[in-house]
Amino acid sequence: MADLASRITKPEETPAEATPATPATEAKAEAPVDAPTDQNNLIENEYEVEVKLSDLQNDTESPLYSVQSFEELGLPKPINDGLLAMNFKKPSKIQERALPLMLSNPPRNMIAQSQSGTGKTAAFVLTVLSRIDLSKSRQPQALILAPSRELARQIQMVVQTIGQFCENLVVEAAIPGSIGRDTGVQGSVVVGTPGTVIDLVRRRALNVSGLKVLVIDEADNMLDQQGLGEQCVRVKALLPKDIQILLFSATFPERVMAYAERYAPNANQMKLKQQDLTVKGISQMYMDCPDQDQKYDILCKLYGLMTIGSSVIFVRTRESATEIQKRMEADGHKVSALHGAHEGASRDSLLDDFRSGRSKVLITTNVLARGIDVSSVSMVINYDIPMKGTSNEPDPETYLHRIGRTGRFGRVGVSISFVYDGRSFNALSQIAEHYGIDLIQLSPEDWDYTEKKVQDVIKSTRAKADYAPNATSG
Ligand SMILES: Nc1ncnc2c1ncn2[C@@H]1O[C@H](COP(=O)(O)OP(=O)(O)OP(=O)(O)O)[C@@H](O)[C@H]1O
Repeated sequence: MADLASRITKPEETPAEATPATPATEAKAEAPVDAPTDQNNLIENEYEVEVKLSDLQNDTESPLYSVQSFEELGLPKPINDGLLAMNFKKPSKIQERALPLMLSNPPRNMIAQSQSGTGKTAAFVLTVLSRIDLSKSRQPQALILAPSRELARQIQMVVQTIGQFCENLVVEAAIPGSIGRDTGVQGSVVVGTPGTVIDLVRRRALNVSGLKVLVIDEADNMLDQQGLGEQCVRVKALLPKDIQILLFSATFPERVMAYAERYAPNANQMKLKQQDLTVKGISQMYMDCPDQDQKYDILCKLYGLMTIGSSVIFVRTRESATEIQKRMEADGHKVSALHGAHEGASRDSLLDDFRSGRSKVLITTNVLARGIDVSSVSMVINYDIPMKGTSNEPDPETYLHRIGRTGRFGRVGVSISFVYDGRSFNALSQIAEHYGIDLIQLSPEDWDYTEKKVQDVIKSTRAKADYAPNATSG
């Protein structure tokens, strides 16, 4: 079993600039992590080194690297206009490489892997928008499946935003409560969760006969037989046989990959090497807590000390999410908790509040571990180390997706995983070993160091980026 001690970086060995591996992330900057940036004007501050997103996109090692512009990819003008409106200047690697393969004719299936926050959504949305016939705007032609209502809504928003100049484009969500009993699904693009989609097809409220593209986002999770796999098989059985299938995720563990290849036969594939899975801009740390009882106090202390942008705290159960929320609120912190026990509308408004910055701290379960894109998130806390079910087995994929809620598209962020006993320590060690990553140790005995460490990392590694406005907010 791996020993976390062999994977940690001792405080004194960790210069603030040591974390990033690419030159592009070695910049020093003072601005807060969620400050707006301007692509033409470097932000003025006391540090002299500046990095812009364009630098990352010229760094061949970066997942944001590309050779071409969107124009050179030959997309229809209304789509290019949409990208321009979003301030997307150049494609990321996955966008540049996967798009020509997905758009070639006859259509071929695709299994595509790329790190969290590298623009997979736009990659499949551009394909969907290029494939649909807008003169048949009320006929469902593309179906996009996601594991949660939040992610489905977010993707719906991305389709609408990139497609804002595509005349007659109608995008509908197929999530619990979104489609009235009497009205069928009318959109040419349908974004939904598998259970609701099956229900709609059964009730003849969703006509699937004209579907040309099926996208499954977070595909390893969606096809996993322990989870939503069975539902996705049932959806596929209802669809036209020659439909183009596109599977996307940041992780494709081997046991799911073989299955994915059967689900999307003869697919073109873009896979990452194990050592390339983690995002360089995320500084991964862990907090060595003396025991479970002190975890909560340490969490509060952390929040008391840090002036962080937005942050997400991941816990194992709904009950602990609610309990931590209550305790933090009683201690004067303003936090929100979102989990599966809340009904749909309140989940939507909680996430909208978090996206807009009205609430800055979100306590949640694995329901939001995947896909959610809120660019201002600068810190992720694994209050509980992710485990597979109730077993003693750590869940490296969920770890990667959780920490990937920060460090989106060239931004930097910090993740802090709490360990307090042999089990949590071993679980985190195995996750670190799995990805070959070094974790920086934080100690509750040394708050000065902890505060400095977190703030330094954020400042010193902040990549100055000409970020697009967060297309999915609201
Ligand atoms: N070419 C681009 N230029 C600038 N910003 C982009 C570009 N492509 C995507 N983005 C932005 O990058 C952010 C992350 O994109 P996205 O949510 O698609 O990541 P992802 O790869 O799907 O991540 P995850 O694995 O977490 O689901 C979004 O805010 C998106 O608007």
